[in-house]
Amino acid sequence: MTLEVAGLSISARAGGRLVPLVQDVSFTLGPGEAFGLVGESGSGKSMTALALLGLLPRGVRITAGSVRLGGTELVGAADRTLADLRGRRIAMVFQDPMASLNPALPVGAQVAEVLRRHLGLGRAPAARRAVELLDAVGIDDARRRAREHPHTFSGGMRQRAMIAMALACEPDVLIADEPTTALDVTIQAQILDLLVGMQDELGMAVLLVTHDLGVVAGTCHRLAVMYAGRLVEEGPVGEVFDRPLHPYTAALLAAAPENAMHGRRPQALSGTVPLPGSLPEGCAFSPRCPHTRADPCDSPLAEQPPTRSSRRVRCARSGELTLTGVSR
Ligand SMILES: Nc1ncnc2c1ncn2[C@@H]1O[C@H](COP(=O)(O)OP(=O)(O)OP(=O)(O)O)[C@@H](O)[C@H]1O
Repeated sequence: MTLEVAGLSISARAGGRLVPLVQDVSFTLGPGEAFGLVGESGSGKSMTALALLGLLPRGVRITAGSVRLGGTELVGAADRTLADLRGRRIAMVFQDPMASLNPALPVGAQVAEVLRRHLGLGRAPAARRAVELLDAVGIDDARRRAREHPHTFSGGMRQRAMIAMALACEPDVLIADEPTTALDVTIQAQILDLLVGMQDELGMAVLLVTHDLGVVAGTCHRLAVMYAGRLVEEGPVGEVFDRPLHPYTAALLAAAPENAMHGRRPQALSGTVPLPGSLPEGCAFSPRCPHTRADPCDSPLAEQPPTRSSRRVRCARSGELTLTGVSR
């Protein structure tokens, strides 16, 4: 089932006016595809992910665009329709599993509840299937652990339990927002391996939201880079890493710790993402960009035509720049 996001814009209401947080974001996630959404903190990744599920916080809303899942429009859909799709067709894993797990209920009962609600399984089959799922995501002694409460689980184990819950209904699309950021490096790698393995097995599409290009390198087929609420570049992971077309992508790659493996010292990216509501007139990255020229960078720019069918970039100078990437 394909997820198509077209012209998505999101704004927050602040002091009587609407402040744009995300502007004109479009991408397509095909069945079985792993797609990375990358950018620094504050670039709008989480808002984009939450909007896909109809879970934007209070005071934040979609102002334009469309989100279609297998042809069904989700923008403006009734709460009931969205609630039914969440969990069954499209599921989400967050950075902090405790925010999604109920501290008062045994973990197995929580997974079983999803199965009962969405698939209509009876009490005993749901409990059995919950244990199978906990086992499948690598929780040892799953039958016993299913009866325990989330606080007895380590961070990595809670994340596994949440993945089991997300996968319970074999969703077509899994949205994972910084699923490993809170975990230490070894556990991170285990959780990512688990996600990739499950994705292969179930043929699910995965949208992986992360600030970490290293995470995308090992897991995703394609990626989109987000800056100040807009997508600035999109393409297959290998191509983008080898030859980035946007200076922001090149800067993120140069800053990645993985550079050390290639004998290069990571180059920290100076400055921060501009705040919503105070974006510069032209390209939002231009104040931090080493390639900025008043003309054309100060004039409002539209999406550039793709250089190759699989690539998109939003940089007025991309045609004249040759940027350095990293080989994976
Ligand atoms: N509830 C809210 N109301 C208004 N603005 C918000 C709200 N939540 C976040 N924002 C703003 O929206 C912008 C985008 O935030 P978002 O969380 O999507 O970024 P992000 O790229 O996911 O960063 P992070 O990795 O830190 O979550 C930020 O400027 C943030 O301050």
